[in-house]
Amino acid sequence: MVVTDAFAIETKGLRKTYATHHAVDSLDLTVERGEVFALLGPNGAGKTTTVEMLEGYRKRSGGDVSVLGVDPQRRTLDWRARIGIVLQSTGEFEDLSVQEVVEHFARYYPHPDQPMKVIERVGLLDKRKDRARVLSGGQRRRLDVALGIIGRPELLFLDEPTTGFDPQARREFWELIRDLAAGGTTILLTTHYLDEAETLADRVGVIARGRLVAVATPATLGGRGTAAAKVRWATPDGPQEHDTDTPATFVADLVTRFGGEVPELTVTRPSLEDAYLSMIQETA
Ligand SMILES: Nc1ncnc2c1ncn2[C@@H]1O[C@H](COP(=O)(O)OP(=O)(O)OP(=O)(O)O)[C@@H](O)[C@H]1O
Repeated sequence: MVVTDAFAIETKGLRKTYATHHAVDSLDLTVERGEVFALLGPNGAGKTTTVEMLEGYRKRSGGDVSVLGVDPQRRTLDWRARIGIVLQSTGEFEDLSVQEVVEHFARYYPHPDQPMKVIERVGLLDKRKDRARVLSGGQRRRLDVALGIIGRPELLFLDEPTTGFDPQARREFWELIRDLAAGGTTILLTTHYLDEAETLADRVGVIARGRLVAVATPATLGGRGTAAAKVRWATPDGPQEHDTDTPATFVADLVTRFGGEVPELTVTRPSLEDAYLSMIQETA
């Protein structure tokens, strides 16, 4: 493959083999510039291995990779500065304050953001003087995110970014990601939270047993967009349900039949989780 920078990320036939185990197997993936792309897949599917090969932290066994136009195995400092990585906490800077850690990391980059601005963005302003060691799990993760974005990356890798966040922290984090995406940052994230993928991602890719089994928008994964809708309602005889491709027409008929409001009416289509789980079961 000729390495170009037409895409933020492009892989062709990417492979990683451990002894005889194919952890990543012939993976073809493209991520557009400015896109938010979520990699989904069960434990051990090969997500982290893939991401680490893209970051240049893990050597591939075969295939071609271009990340911002560069082969990650030939990475330069200049390339490295264009990429943000949110690592799992390293526990290296326990005795420094939040502010000191962020300021320390800012020095690694040629055009860093302002440390205080980043600390505020990740919601740690009131913790800026606290040592890293006293932060809670979720606060710690926010610090990891701060370190990932302090260099104002063009491309940000987030490996399970909101594990351990409380619901409010997750919502705030999602806002931050939307903000970064609106500013043109390309984002590749892995997550086990389907609602996170649905909220944030322009496209999702499902990895199972090292293979990319589907790539789609969250709304259309596994034929969700065109799947039959389930209409449920209540009658004096008990709950009723009906599957239909034309839910609006069906509901209109129900309204006529009831002469107005239909008790306990709901119309649902398969959730992203439904589509994902049936896809994973098919490949098991
Ligand atoms: N250094 C290694 N040596 C041998 N096997 C490894 C190594 N690292 C990962 N593997 C194996 O490769 C496979 C893919 O692992 P990987 O960590 O990429 O999965 P994942 O999709 O990120 O999983 P999770 O959702 O649990 O984080 C697993 O079967 C794992 O056991």
